[in-house]
Amino acid sequence: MEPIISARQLEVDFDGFKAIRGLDFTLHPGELRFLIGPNGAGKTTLLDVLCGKVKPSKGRVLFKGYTDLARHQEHQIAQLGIGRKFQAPSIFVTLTVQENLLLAMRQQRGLLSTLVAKTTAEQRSKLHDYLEMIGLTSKQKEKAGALSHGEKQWLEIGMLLIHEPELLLLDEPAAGMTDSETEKTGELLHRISDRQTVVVVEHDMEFVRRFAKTVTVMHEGMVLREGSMQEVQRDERVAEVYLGRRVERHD
Ligand SMILES: Nc1ncnc2c1ncn2[C@@H]1O[C@H](COP(=O)(O)OP(=O)(O)OP(=O)(O)O)[C@@H](O)[C@H]1O
Repeated sequence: MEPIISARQLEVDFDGFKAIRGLDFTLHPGELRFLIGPNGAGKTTLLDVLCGKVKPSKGRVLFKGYTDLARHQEHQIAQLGIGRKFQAPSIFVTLTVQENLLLAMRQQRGLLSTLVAKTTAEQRSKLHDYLEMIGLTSKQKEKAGALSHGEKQWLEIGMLLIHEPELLLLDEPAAGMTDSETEKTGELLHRISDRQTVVVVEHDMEFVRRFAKTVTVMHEGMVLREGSMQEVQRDERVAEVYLGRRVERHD
């Protein structure tokens, strides 16, 4: 299967400081990949490269085998089918949940026309599906500003999903959530990965343990280890850099 992302010898240079140094990273369609690693490992920078916010100084990053992302601007990359969610929600708090989703659905048109335009049967059905998916059907008529923190995050994820991106990039999607919201977010990620490819930067190891299929551990701008959470946890180098200590050996 053709990888959806294939990065080779990637390098990102911030005024002489290499945040990414010679990184190789491959992602296949339908994966739910968690990126972990200590602070400053380069996780966010990698997402920034994938969405076009940051340009690599060296190397190549191909989308679906042929599109070189380094040659495209952020808005073009969004149109190609890569959606990025940042930590702070950017929903319209005075609009209802439903209106926010409709707005996202018709974003290509002007703001005024998007609100007054009639919804087609197809759009209504799409709206219904995405409300179900993000678990906000019963809240669709509520103002987005009245939602809980977790619900706001799900709404924003819904607003990204409605564009049907092939690849979704999420930065700490469960940060600040209650235990029950965190659980629902993990389940949502699994539902999304049934249809789309998802990359999640995450610090909450409990969340990663519970929901990750494959984990990529980054360290100093490179990939240190890749595998299941069990494999990664057993790796001595990971324990050393990630937990900042040497694993005691008893042999
Ligand atoms: N715009 C920038 N200019 C200069 N240095 C930067 C810039 N962005 C990131 N860095 C540096 O690059 C390194 C990698 O940062 P990055 O945010 O990608 O790490 P991270 O793994 O996401 O860390 P964290 O888990 O703390 O968010 C850090 O040392 C950071 O200070």
